[in-house]
Amino acid sequence: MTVLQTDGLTKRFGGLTAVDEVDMSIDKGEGVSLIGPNGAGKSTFINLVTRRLEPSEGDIQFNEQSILGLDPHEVVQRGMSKSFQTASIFPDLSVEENAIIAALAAEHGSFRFNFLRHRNAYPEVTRVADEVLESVGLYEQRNATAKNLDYGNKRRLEIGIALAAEPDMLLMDEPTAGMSPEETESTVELIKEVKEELDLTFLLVEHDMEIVFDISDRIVVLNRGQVIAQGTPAEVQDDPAVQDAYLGGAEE
Ligand SMILES: Nc1ncnc2c1ncn2[C@@H]1O[C@H](COP(=O)(O)OP(=O)(O)OP(=O)(O)O)[C@@H](O)[C@H]1O
Repeated sequence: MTVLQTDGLTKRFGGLTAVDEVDMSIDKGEGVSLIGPNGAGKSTFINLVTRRLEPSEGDIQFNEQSILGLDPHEVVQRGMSKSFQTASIFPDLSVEENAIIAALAAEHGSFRFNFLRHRNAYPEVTRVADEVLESVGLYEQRNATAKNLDYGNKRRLEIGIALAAEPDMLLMDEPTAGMSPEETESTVELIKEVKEELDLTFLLVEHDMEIVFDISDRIVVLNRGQVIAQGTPAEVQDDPAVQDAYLGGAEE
């Protein structure tokens, strides 16, 4: 099944075409990375897909339905979750409460202020929350207050919060930005683990090629808004057009 598909997706800012007729599709269970030199159009593409920017032309289908016309929160409700860039953790709540809120918010479509009091009425939600904490390695620490977690575990909790919504696709924008090499390694391992365990579909934007090559089933390369190459890590690595794009970018 195709989870995400764009057809002729285009975004112009005045005379500049930031995303230029991009056709991209992601199948269920596939981990795809979007790479390209600075200014290639990666952030613009993500903002189009999450409906934070209106396309100039083209269509976006999520779970085989067009999402043009939807608001960003409606896209989230349809099952597209974004991790890592927003501060999604409630610092004074426990690890488990954070996961429960995320699972409940997905279940009910919106945040309900008093729902922690009613959580026993939602055994299914607690089950999802605990499973997610298990898969990100935080189950043992489920009663800890979120703000007391160390940096690496906070990032684990952020992934857990994104996963608790049981997304059909997870978007990750530079998930390891600002991390130490050790934290980066453990986050990459974690993403690989949850991908395996949950058959996770993801779209990753990442500058660090080592991570991209390690983690991706497929890589799509953008340059000046256009897809100039795509394929497995090995195929993309050997593609002269990709090497040119990066060298060209470095010379500018
Ligand atoms: N709101 C905007 N108004 C005008 N131009 C924009 C806007 N957003 C992006 N651009 C331009 O569109 C092009 C693509 O930018 P974008 O940020 O999508 O690239 P990127 O691949 O994410 O780059 P980076 O890797 O540096 O984050 C750039 O030339 C940028 O200056």
